[in-house]
Amino acid sequence: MQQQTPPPNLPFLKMHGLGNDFVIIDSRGRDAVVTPDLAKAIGDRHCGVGFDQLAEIRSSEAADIDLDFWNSDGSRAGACGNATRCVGRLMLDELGRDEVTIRTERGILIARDMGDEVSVNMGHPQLMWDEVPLSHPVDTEFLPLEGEPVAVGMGNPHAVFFVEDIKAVDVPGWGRKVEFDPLFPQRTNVEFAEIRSRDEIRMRVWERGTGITLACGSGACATAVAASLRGLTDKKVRMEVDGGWLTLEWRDDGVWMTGPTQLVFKAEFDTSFLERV
Ligand SMILES: N[C@@H](CCC[C@H](N)C(=O)O)C(=O)O
Repeated sequence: MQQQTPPPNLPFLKMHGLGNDFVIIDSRGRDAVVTPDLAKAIGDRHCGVGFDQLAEIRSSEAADIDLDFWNSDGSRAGACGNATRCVGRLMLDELGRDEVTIRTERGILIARDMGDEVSVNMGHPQLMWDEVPLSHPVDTEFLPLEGEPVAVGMGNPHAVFFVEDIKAVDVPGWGRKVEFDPLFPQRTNVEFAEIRSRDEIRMRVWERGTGITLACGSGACATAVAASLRGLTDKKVRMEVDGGWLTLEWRDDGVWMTGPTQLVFKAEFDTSFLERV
């Protein structure tokens, strides 16, 4: 990918989906400007803006836009469901359509206007060990780790643990340990899920490269898939995360996720901040 120095007073937007918060930079019509160092500097909640993920919009030949994701530690993420819904909302409004296409590392995703909410088809889950990816062949439905999580790829890796009482789970302690387990060569996102009924799940997440977040869209998709694979729920569920509610449906054409989005503010970076990175 071609990269250029950010222009002076680079504009950006702050959005969130259920408290999963994002800085969005629109680089359409120029080369990408985000580097690992810039993502880290902007992601600093004290000296930068702070975000769970940074999304950079770029011109696309294959879809309405291309979209790249960065975690707050400066690492890249192949998928980010909630940022895709947020940017989907921007594009739906800008183009005045009820459906837009967004190309991510995951492939071309569809975002659909649902009135107050946005739905995204996050694609088919990746259920083979090398697709997740894992470091060696194992049964992805019962990983050989304490708690036997399910491994699901959604364009990024997830390990989903089913627990009796989510309030009793040490999410940062357990999450960090699993994120760095050698079974996951690219590290992993970690979800803890309590099944409330065949159509309702409570989920908390530890995100790779970021830590605890109030919601994780790809993690919600992975959790819905894992619960259905284990026969614990139907294919359509409501999921309560720390920041609110999502609806997930595993259909023949992929996993659809629906929920709210919010634009918080539009601003620009001071040039002196950009120059110090
Ligand atoms: N918040 C996201 C997931 C972000 C990416 C993740 N931390 C990773 O490194 O894979 C979502 O809404 O999906």
